[in-house]
Amino acid sequence: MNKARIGIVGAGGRMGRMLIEAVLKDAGAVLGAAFDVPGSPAIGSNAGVLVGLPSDVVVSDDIAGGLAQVDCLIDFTRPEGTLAHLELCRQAGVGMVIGTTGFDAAGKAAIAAAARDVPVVFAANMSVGVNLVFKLLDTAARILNEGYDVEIFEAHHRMKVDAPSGTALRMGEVVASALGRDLADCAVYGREGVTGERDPSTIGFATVRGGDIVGDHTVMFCALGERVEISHKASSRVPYAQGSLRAARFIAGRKNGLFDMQDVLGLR
Ligand SMILES: NC(=O)C1=CN([C@@H]2O[C@H](COP(=O)(O)OP(=O)(O)OC[C@H]3O[C@@H](n4cnc5c(N)ncnc54)[C@H](O)[C@@H]3O)[C@@H](O)[C@H]2O)C=CC1
Ligand SMILES: O=C(O)C1=N[C@H](C(=O)O)C[C@H](O)C1
Repeated sequence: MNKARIGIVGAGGRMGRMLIEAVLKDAGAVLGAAFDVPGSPAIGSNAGVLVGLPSDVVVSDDIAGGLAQVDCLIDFTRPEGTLAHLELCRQAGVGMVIGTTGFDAAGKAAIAAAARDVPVVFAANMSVGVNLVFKLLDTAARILNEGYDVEIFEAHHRMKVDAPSGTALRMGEVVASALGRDLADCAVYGREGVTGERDPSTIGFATVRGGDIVGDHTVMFCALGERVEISHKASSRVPYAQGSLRAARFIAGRKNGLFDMQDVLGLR
């Protein structure tokens, strides 16, 4: 069996280094190429040295040139970078696993359009645990569909640049959809001052940033007399990297299509 040749972009980042390590340790995959932005300290480094493992791949900023070495590009960078990489992958016929968060509606539409030509897995959270939580939230919201206020809390490390997290937003979408609401119409992002009483149709978000918190998410269903909380806490980025490799295997051999981790994990 041919090993999947994986490319990683954002190689010098927290997820990039975690992914390099995961690929180098995976018997079914090879690291085909590693990329980062021009000016990144990772450029010119041996990718293995970044994670303390042997490798002959050098981190490059020539993504267009390097795509010939890969079957799937895994991208955990920033929305503007991901969209540029997506166009290169589309031209080269290379599938993508996109973990980047913080896209606006136009960015999401661009991903959906590119997926008509190449296979793409796009998910705000690649961990099995969080994807189970999405299912639990759908069930909880359908049962707790009257008299329960929905509030979503998330906490991440001080380096995170987008808020609320992509995962928290997805949790909000899952709950809103189960309740027959549109998140765009009912989300409340933070509260300050004299807010008035809570509107029961809203879904509230609260964000904490600090230190090295890997990723905490809690959805609260609060009624008079009881409260249900569904939580996930990440203590390592390994589940995100392992999920990404599962996603890369999932799109191998597919011609095109837009998928998420519910598809990859068979949770639909
Ligand atoms: N879907 C999931 O399971 C997860 C998603 N993420 C998301 O992945 C993204 C990256 O997270 P981290 O690795 O913690 O960030 P990081 O800041 O540690 O790494 C980002 C990497 O992308 C590169 N980069 C920055 N701007 C770029 C651009 N315009 N074009 C190309 N490359 C660029 C940086 O040089 C760096 O190597 C974030 O959007 C984060 O929310 C993070 C963890 C899990
Ligand atoms: O930036 C991070 O670290 C994370 N980002 C993703 C998100 O925005 O949901 C996933 C995970 O929570 C870690």
